[in-house]
Amino acid sequence: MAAILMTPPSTSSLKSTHLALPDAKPKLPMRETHLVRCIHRPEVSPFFHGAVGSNRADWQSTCAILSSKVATASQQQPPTPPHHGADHESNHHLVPVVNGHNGSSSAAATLDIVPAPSQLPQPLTIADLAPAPKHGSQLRVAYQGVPGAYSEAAAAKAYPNCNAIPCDQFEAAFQAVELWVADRAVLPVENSLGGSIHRNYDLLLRHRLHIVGEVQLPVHHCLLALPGVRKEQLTRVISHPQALAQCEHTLTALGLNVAREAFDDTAGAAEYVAANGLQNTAAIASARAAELYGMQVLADGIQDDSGNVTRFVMLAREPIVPRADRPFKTSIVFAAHDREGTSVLFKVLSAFAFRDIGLTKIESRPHRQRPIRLEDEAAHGVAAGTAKHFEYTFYVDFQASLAEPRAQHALAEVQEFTSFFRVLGSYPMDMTPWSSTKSSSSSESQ
Ligand SMILES: O=C(O)C(=O)C[C@]1(C(=O)O)C=C[C@@H](O)C=C1
Repeated sequence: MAAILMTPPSTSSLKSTHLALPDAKPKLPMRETHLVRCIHRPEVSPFFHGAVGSNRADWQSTCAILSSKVATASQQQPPTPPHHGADHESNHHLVPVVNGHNGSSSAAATLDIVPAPSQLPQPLTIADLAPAPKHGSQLRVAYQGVPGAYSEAAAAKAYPNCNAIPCDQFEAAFQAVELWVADRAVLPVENSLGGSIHRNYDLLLRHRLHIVGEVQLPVHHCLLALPGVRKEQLTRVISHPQALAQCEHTLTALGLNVAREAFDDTAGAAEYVAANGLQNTAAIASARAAELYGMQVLADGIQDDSGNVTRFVMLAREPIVPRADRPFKTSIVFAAHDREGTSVLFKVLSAFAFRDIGLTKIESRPHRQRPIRLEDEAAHGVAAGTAKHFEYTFYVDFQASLAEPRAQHALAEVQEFTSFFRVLGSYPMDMTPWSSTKSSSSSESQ
């Protein structure tokens, strides 16, 4: 079976992986956290089942190429010592930096994370295949940002007691799971004030991870400045674009009509102000970020609406088994079949409506392969030129489990109208009260 042939690098062998770290410089002098950095390589790992364009032959030749490169590299280079004095072998909370060589070829970049060769290929063990470590080792959960980011809190809510792994970009979090550096990723997809986080919708499609759960996190923003700084001294507020959007009106109401600048994540913005001693700059971030980076809270609860909630999805290499004994949600993505014309969305939505299945979210993104469709004037029967339509990929979340026949029938019908269709995941809904930080029903049922 193909699944058995898709042998991933084992987690145990990754522990002894030699990672090339020379280019990995922290963005800021103060940052001690080891981020997983994004590497540049083909869209999907050749290691995994279902990878784009992967089949047994592709996979075998890719492995042969990689192993020959690893052998050559290991003959040429002595092992590089870990950066920043980090002991990757002994400290499980320190995460090796997966380094993206600037402008490097994809093969060279991939080499960074290929385990050092042992004498012979190691046989897979049950532990390598287990979806989640149950005892002894902590689940490693990738998130985007640095400690103190809301995504870190979401990872902790989704997987209490996990080992949260900071990543510099969303893409790096996807790759960390695909390459077995992490077991799960927890990534934001939408906020009740700021709307959808489009980048993650696009990445869900480009990668082959499965949604195995969701968490909804109330987001309570603070305005942070260096100790002793007054509001009147500020000429700039920096934060994640979503956080800036969520606090737009409150900032104005506070008299802060100052420059607003985007930063990678909220906690990273706080860290930046602290590390550079910026008296004129405030950051929007969490109270935990204030504690971690020694910042003063100038204003508390500055989000424009007290019910500010961000929804995160939990991602894994394997799907979970859908159940029908608890509230489940299913996420799908599809593109319309040409022959269906503009009525396709109505037809798809009807498939759910007729079965009394509620939709919780619909999102459209430009169709990647064919963003524009030209419609000949003949179609209109007049010489009026060529109509240019934007083509979309639609993402729909509906309230039913894949285990339910009504959902299966609805999806069978949807596939009649679509040229492309994929189930992103069927997973338990987050039913925890927002005041609670403990996860219950949102946690994976495996
Ligand atoms: O910057 C952070 O702290 C994040 O975790 C990212 C993020 C996001 O991407 O929306 C998460 C939650 C908040 O909505 C603001 C920012």
